[in-house]
Amino acid sequence: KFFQANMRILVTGGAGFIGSHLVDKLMENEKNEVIVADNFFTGSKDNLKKWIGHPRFELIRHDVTEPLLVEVDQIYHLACPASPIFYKHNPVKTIKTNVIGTLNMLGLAKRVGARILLTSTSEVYGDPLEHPQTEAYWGNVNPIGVRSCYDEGKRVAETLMFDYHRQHGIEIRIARIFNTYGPRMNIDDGRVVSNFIAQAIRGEALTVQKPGTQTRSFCYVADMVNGLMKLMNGDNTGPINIGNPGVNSPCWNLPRM
Ligand SMILES: O=c1ccn([C@@H]2O[C@H](COP(=O)(O)OP(=O)(O)O[C@H]3OC[C@@H](O)[C@H](O)[C@H]3O)[C@@H](O)[C@H]2O)c(=O)[nH]1
Repeated sequence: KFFQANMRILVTGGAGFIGSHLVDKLMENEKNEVIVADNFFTGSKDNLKKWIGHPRFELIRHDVTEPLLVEVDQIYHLACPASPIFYKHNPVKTIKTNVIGTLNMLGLAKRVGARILLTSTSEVYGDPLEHPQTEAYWGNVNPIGVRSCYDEGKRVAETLMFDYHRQHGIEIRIARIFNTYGPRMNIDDGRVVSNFIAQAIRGEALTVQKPGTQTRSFCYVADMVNGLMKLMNGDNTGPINIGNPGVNSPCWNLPRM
């Protein structure tokens, strides 16, 4: 080895919107070696082009529903389509990604003794009956709706994380991600911020969906990445809301917009 990495980090979904910003930040530290596993369903090599060929960086085309054997110290497990139009496109695949994908990554964490961070979602709160949602709230989730493949998939993923922690002593971290925006969102991502910006630039009407009274907490991608790294390297297991007021994350309650 002609460089001295003291931490090898796997990022699943590292070619995606949040994942690629996380990789940029991790690569800034010369002590880190970063491995990205991505199936490029919604992610793109373009997001990582500045790292391709770098001696501390590796990119693997890999679908997390298949086992992965690598030696790593930390796993940021982000892989899953996150925009409703994409996760509803193939709901069976979405739930497999969340359940089998998380099982595979937990199996890897157990084998190599790595700490693993799951990116869960504000959608675990379902159609919440409390506003704003803190981590103490258990949610109001429809198990058979069109969003369930994602909502329930992430809920099972959280359960698996805690069961591996209790049963096998795996070091786990869970982040509940709120609606995140910033550079490298796909123009056709379908989420409200990119839709409204693209529509405004094209001079089109903004598509406000019914009932029009729904609320969201929005988080800028750089703040999200800081929150994820702080969670991974701190002592709190989570779940922690990032981008929304929470009981477990007093310092990461970013302003509501
Ligand atoms: O063009 C649009 C798009 C969306 N919307 C509305 O804006 C709100 C936000 O919708 P988005 O499609 O941006 O996504 P959501 O907030 O429902 O979920 C998102 O946020 C949390 C993340 O963890 C999830 O991965 C992501 O699905 C919804 O109420 C939706 O109906 C519009 O009014 N117009």
